[in-house]
Amino acid sequence: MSAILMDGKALSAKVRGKILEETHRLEQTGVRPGLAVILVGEDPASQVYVRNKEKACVECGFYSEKYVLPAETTQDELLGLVDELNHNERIHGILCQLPLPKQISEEAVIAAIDPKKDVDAFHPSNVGRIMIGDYDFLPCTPAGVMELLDEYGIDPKGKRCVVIGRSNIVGKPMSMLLLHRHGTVTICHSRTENLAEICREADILVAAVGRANFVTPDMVKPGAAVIDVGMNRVDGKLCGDVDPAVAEVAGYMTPVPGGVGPMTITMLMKNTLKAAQK
Ligand SMILES: Nc1nc2c(c(=O)[nH]1)N[C@@H](CN(C=O)c1ccc(C(=O)N[C@@H](CCC(=O)O)C(=O)O)cc1)CN2
Repeated sequence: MSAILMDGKALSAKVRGKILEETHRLEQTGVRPGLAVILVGEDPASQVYVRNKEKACVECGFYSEKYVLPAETTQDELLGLVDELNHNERIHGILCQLPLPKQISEEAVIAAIDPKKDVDAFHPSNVGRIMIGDYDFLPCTPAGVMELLDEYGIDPKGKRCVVIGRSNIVGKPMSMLLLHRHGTVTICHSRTENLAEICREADILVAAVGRANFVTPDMVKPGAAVIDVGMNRVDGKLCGDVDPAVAEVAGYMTPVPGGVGPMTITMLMKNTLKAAQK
């Protein structure tokens, strides 16, 4: 068997086209979606992601502002900028690229963003709203995974779903979105016993571990949909959390690059459009 590759690049292009149409419609009412992106420090991967977010804004017809701050920026300085942006009427969405330098508390910065402009959906009030299923914004990576599943006709309803990883950004919200769609969800992590056995039960397996090639073919049920959220660099080369050999067992699989990554940025655009429409 060779898995069908779930093309996040193609789906992104399609969704961004629809967002551009919506942007034009919104502009008729005098509103142009605006996104502010803050980057602190010089992490090379973050620089790439921020550049890609700027490009996505252009593709979607958005107004954007980029703030690049030095690595030694203090928390108060960053909070000051967030406060300014909270009050800037041209800006509907604010995001601070993670990770932040050690002297800055990510929690404090996230909590300072106006929840109505929190297009990453990381603010505690937005996280709480996702838990109860009454939300405006979905976190971008899990939302991108759900769009990919829908595009390929993979319905979580009644299916065994296993998420490896319990981060606030991916693992926890991912589990919640699958649960909202009536999946039977198990969250696994570094202390999980019999991990391979649990993974082998999954019809939908999401790997968000942060370890290159962690999911091997023996951990996958034949025909399963395997979603790779990993973004690891090994000898300068980008690779996911899923061993490419899994393609011989899985029914569907997301590639890295070109799978979930591009969808993450497209979902950010979708959230920004929604913030502007509100
Ligand atoms: N404020 C945020 N910080 C971070 C987030 C986030 O959603 N909000 N997620 C990640 C990084 N990230 C977005 O910011 C992100 C990672 C990867 C990609 C992507 O398109 N990857 C490409 C490959 C790109 C490359 O060559 O390096 C792919 O998979 O095809 C997009 C966004 C942590 N920080």
